[in-house]
Amino acid sequence: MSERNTLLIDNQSKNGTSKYVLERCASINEYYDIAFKVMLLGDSSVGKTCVLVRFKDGAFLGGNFIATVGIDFRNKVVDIDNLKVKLQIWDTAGQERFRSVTHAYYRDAQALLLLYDITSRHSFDNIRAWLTEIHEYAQKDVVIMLLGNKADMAAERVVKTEDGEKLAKEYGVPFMETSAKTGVNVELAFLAIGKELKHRATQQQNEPKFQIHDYIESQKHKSSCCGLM
Ligand SMILES: Nc1nc2c(ncn2[C@@H]2O[C@H](COP(=O)(O)OP(=O)(O)OP(=O)(O)O)[C@@H](O)[C@H]2O)c(=O)[nH]1
Repeated sequence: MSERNTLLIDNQSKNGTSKYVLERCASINEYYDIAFKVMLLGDSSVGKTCVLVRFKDGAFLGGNFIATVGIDFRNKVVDIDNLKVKLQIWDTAGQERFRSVTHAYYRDAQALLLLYDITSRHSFDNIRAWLTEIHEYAQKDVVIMLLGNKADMAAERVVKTEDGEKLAKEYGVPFMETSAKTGVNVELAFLAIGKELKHRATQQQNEPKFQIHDYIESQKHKSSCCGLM
């Protein structure tokens, strides 16, 4: 099977630094049982592309920062409770000028990972504005998770973990700090989202509801206790 995604070109970009070409064809030979769309949102440079690349390829995109132009997606199939779950993950441009382009994609997303950078107070302060946009453009029952990225940059930290936790609690969304550089919590974030979506889609009436907050806390504890952080 082949999948094609048509990407949006930035007509104003003349310096050739775009991460993406106009069209990409990807051969998808992987079998899956169920598929979900997940979107990455947040200010420019918070690390959305790097988090996606870390999850998809297990690598870190260091070096010069190249801003995303428009929108792109990558697929990853993960095993969740004996089901093959395909996550189609949309990486959006954080820059303001692409906002109207990305709004068009909100409606299709079943989950949104909303990122800020723990070394940027501005990116954290903008989270409320992002949540307002989400409430305006996304599905009512969309799953939202807040991520404080660049957790490896302890010396430059300006947003406390407690501030992230407090904001997430206020909006009733799960929260964790991640690092695309070291990989901390990146897989856990996507797996928790995948589990929540899979449970929503397949849950039987007599089955207990999946508790994403409890799952995250138990897995965070597991990874810290076993030296996987
Ligand atoms: N130390 C560290 N640097 C990171 C991390 N994640 C991203 N970066 C760096 O931050 C810069 C921006 O990362 P991107 O992933 O391109 O940011 P983005 O959110 O996709 O930006 P836009 O495409 O403009 O929306 C790059 O220079 C990355 O190398 C991280 O977890 N730790």
